[in-house]
Amino acid sequence: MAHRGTTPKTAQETAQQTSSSPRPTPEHRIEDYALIGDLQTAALVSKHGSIDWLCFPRFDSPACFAALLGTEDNGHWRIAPRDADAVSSRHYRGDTLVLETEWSTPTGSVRVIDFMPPRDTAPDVVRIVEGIHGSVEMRSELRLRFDYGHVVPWARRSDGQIDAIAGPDAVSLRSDVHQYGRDLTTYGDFRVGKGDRAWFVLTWHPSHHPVPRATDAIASLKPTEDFWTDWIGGTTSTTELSEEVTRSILTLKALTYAPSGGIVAAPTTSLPETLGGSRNWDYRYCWLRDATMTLSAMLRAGFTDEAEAWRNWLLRAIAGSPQDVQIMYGVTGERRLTEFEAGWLPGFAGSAPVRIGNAAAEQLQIDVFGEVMDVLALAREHQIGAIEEAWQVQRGLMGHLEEVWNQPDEGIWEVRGGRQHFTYSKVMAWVAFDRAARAVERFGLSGPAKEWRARADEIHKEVCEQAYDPDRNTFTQAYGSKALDAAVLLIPQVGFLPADDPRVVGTVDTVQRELAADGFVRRYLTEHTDDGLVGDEGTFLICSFWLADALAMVGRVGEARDLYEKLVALRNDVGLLAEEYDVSAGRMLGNFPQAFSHLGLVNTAWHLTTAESPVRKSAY
Ligand SMILES: OC[C@H]1O[C@H](O[C@H]2O[C@H](CO)[C@@H](O)[C@H](O)[C@H]2O)[C@H](O)[C@@H](O)[C@@H]1O
Repeated sequence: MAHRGTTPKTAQETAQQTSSSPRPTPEHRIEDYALIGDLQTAALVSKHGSIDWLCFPRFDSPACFAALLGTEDNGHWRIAPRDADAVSSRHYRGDTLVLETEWSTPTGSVRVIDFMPPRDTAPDVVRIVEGIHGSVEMRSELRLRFDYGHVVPWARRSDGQIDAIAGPDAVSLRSDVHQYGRDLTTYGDFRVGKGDRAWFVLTWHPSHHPVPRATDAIASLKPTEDFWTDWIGGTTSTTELSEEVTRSILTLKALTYAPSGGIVAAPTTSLPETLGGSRNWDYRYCWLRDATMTLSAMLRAGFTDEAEAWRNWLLRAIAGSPQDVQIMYGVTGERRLTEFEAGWLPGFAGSAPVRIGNAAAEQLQIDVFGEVMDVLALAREHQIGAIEEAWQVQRGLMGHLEEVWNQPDEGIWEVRGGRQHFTYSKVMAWVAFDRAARAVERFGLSGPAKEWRARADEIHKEVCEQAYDPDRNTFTQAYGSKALDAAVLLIPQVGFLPADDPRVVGTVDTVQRELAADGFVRRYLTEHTDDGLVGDEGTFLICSFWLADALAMVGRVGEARDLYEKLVALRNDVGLLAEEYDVSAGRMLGNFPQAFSHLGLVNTAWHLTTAESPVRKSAY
């Protein structure tokens, strides 16, 4: 049992918002964070013991802790030793999303266990503190700031719990540690000796609903662990998954919105692509591209239920006129994702603006047709049901693609500098027509296979004529352009050309030579591609995984393995990757953790296994 702290004079938090924390704000590093989640939303916990990002009740809801994109006054919840020199280390408990942070101090050590139980009615964050040895003075510091870090709630104590309310949001804190209010912050001071345990549960509910029943913190730990362990144990893969693949798959699963099957690209907004820069975007939405690639990775790793759930999400999201199909949606299929700037948030390490919503939702990105047709073909091969229903939707999409495939678009990188005839978009239009024709030829589905095949051939010819630079023996970013683009590394992977085609071999060499920095790959050079944005960006991790895939496919397996190992080594202490990596600063950049990077890791591991084991070659 934890020892209680001093009794407060009042539970009402009424003072100034200028409260300073007992410790200086540590330097912000993206890799300092770990992820916990309940398959509807997620939180980021820093190695300093602070939850600095949490959106209740969904991934894309307004954050009640937004210190990640500002200061502690934008909302955070830290539980840590009061000794500012305490040292932490952390890990997930086995193959779960239950995080353990262990703290050592001169007087003793404690562990803090953080998790979000799989949701029943209300979302909870549970934090359990356990004494390991000696005795440690601890503090819980809870600063709730609704609506992305600027609305200070009205907080009151009732029956020993703290209830905070403002506008549509209400949050209750229950704990066996006494809580007191000061400076618009709720504190709990306690001492933990060996074998002692203290617990905290933070629960959200709509402010017009009654406070939900209390979750038993201690009792919810085991079912949460079992949930994750059982889920990862359900793989149908006959090959044992490595530690890094397992962690990546768990992370991808944590990015799925279980009620609908939607998959978000990342749980954060506006983690910068350059420190101090303005390339800051909201990734808490479902891109058809990112989700289809995630599913291919999951299917390869032996997880099929998510593919079925997402396919059903897709059928609902894009239902209606095919010409209204969007490249991204909200987690239950919302179409209006209006982008705005949250001017009150200074941004991660001063990287402004912080953006909420994403204007890319209104872009034309032709590659998504190919990605959707490709993953649905893969789903068919895995005998995922409702094939006919899906096929009707696919035919609608193909009808629309017939109208738009030859238009310039914003492309895979969602440029804001004007449309072009992007090579990757055209290659993926070829994929769409090819997979459609194959569905008829191989699976007996109905459709104009001959016309689709003819269109695929026409696009293939056009790409080879207009997107290939014979002087440099490379495919380029767009028709007639000299700029390079890492996306063309996917040409052999999607079957557009065989890996031993000299144009593919040349492209791999050129990309490696011109887009790599310290072995990692940029998606393009910002000085050669007008993306409509200012500033530079880091190397893109998925592009680096694509280079490893391409190297393996062209037979340079040793180099591919080396690059894979180098990428795996970039993961933070709990196995997570952001979108980008800054080679000169040696730190991660961009939203975190990012589905793209983790699915890239899973796919490259799979390519390497296939390339290194001739027995498995035929399995693909
Ligand atoms: O580079 C500008 C664009 O950056 C973001 O897009 C990137 O993230 C997407 C989600 O992972 C991914 O699908 C896309 O390929 C990436 O370029 C941002 O979402 C865009 O609004 C922005 O224009």
